[in-house]
Amino acid sequence: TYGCRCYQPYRCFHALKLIKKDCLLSPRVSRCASTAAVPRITTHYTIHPRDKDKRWEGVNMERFAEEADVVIVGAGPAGLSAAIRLKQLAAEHNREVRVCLVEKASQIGAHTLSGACVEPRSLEELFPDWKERGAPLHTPVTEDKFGILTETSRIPVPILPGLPMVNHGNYIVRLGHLVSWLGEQAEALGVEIYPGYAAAEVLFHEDGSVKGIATNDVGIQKDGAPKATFERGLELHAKVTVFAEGCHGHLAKQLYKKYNLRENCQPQSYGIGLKELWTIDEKKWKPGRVEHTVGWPLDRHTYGGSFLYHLNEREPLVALGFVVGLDYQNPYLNPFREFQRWKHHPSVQPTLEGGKRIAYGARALNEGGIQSIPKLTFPGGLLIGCSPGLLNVPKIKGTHTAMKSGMVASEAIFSQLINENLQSKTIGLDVQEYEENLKKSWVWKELYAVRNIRPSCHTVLGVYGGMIYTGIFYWLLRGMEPWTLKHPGNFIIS
Ligand SMILES: Cc1cc2nc3c(=O)[nH]c(=O)nc-3n(C[C@H](O)[C@H](O)[C@H](O)COP(=O)(O)OP(=O)(O)OC[C@H]3O[C@@H](n4cnc5c(N)ncnc54)[C@H](O)[C@@H]3O)c2cc1C
Repeated sequence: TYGCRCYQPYRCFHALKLIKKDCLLSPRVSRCASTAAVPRITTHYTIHPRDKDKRWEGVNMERFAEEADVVIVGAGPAGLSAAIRLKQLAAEHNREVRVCLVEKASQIGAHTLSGACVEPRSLEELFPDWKERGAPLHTPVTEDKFGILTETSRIPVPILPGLPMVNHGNYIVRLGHLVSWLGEQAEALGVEIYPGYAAAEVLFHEDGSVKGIATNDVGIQKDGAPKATFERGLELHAKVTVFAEGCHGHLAKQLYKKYNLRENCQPQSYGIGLKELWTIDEKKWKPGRVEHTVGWPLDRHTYGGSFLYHLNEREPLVALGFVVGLDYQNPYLNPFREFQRWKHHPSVQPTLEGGKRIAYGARALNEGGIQSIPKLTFPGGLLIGCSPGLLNVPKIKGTHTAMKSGMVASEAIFSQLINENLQSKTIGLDVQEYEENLKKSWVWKELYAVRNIRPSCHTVLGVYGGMIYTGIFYWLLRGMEPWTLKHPGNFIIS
């Protein structure tokens, strides 16, 4: 594509400046310049320290600091539920608790991307009166379909009660709207929300415990030099910092290393979820219908499948998407292209014909399940939601588990905050009860029950082996089988 004559030119990430004899992929032909001298692909100060950069001499690097009781990073379902539960408990006990929440999206819910068919269990626990409060859950599931696709046809699969694919009792939602609504509830309870601020750095006390976070600096040129408008980020200090960044958060990755949190779990594995929102012809619109497929265009060794949900939002809307496990074996597979092919399947295309795509996005999902959950607590902080990987993989549902983990965390934090006899070894509080309590909750039971489904897709039968395993062992034993399968050939994304 760029003149690099290696075998996979479009895959070559080093093809901007080419010189002879330097191609990573094909040493016999031209090689990329990048191997000769590493180009400056980032100007970030973590890679190019500012104290060694003359352009930063004399720039005021002092940061303004705020003190809170609890700081939460990320306003997704997990972070917001944690914030709300803390404020609810404070109100019940007539205590003052300062809760600050930073969210990198410019508006709460703006970065949320999900199917989404949600289980309302956690919402019911958080706000038993959610209907009266006007939570945007307008579409109860009325029809559930599951099928295996071949290139030209669709084989219907019966959904037996108790299988992960059962969706009766769930709601099809626009998750961004639900998150935005949770944001309003949090604000009404007194949570201080800072949208548009990314937590860029974890701060530590001298005793090694987490002190809080710092938000990103602004006013920096592309080449890493300060602009005249340069402004330092803000420090937010807290007794406990809650990390609710979602899947593969960059601060969580630092914490894994610092506290060795992944010591006793399997490496995490990932999938990519692609999603689109369409307005379709009203005649084809079936509000409440949920459809899932596996099979074509993916081969049996590629984990993944599709979803298509008909929403009831005053206009004929459908949310559709495709999830592909990133452990696929064919290096030429392109998840986005597979999604496009799936849309042309004879059982899918008629729904979309005459319609219009109005939104789209993609996001990573954790697929490691309970085997890959790290230690959740450390001095001064803890991890909730999809950050540590609490997604129910075969259901592709993590909103309810994320919310519940936030609630359990807040209950444990609150009891430490009000404990006058508490003797903490570190300045940042180590809320170990959160992990203990989560392990006793329905979240852990649910994740444990489905733990073998994803790894069972790694036999010669591939995804169909997983379906057979689900039909026999999961359906009969509901996760009580006395073994736990490992993820074979697990790879690590650092
Ligand atoms: C394609 C797809 C389909 C899905 N379908 C369903 C479904 O049907 N049902 C279901 O229940 N679940 C579904 N999920 C999963 C669901 O979206 C997640 O489980 C859920 O959103 C997890 O919530 P969370 O709060 O942990 O993380 P997130 O929702 O990811 O929220 C994290 C938030 O933190 C913010 N953030 C991250 N880093 C920082 C930082 N450094 N500073 C400030 N803010 C930060 C992000 O902007 C984001 O708003 C799906 C996911 C995908 C990708």
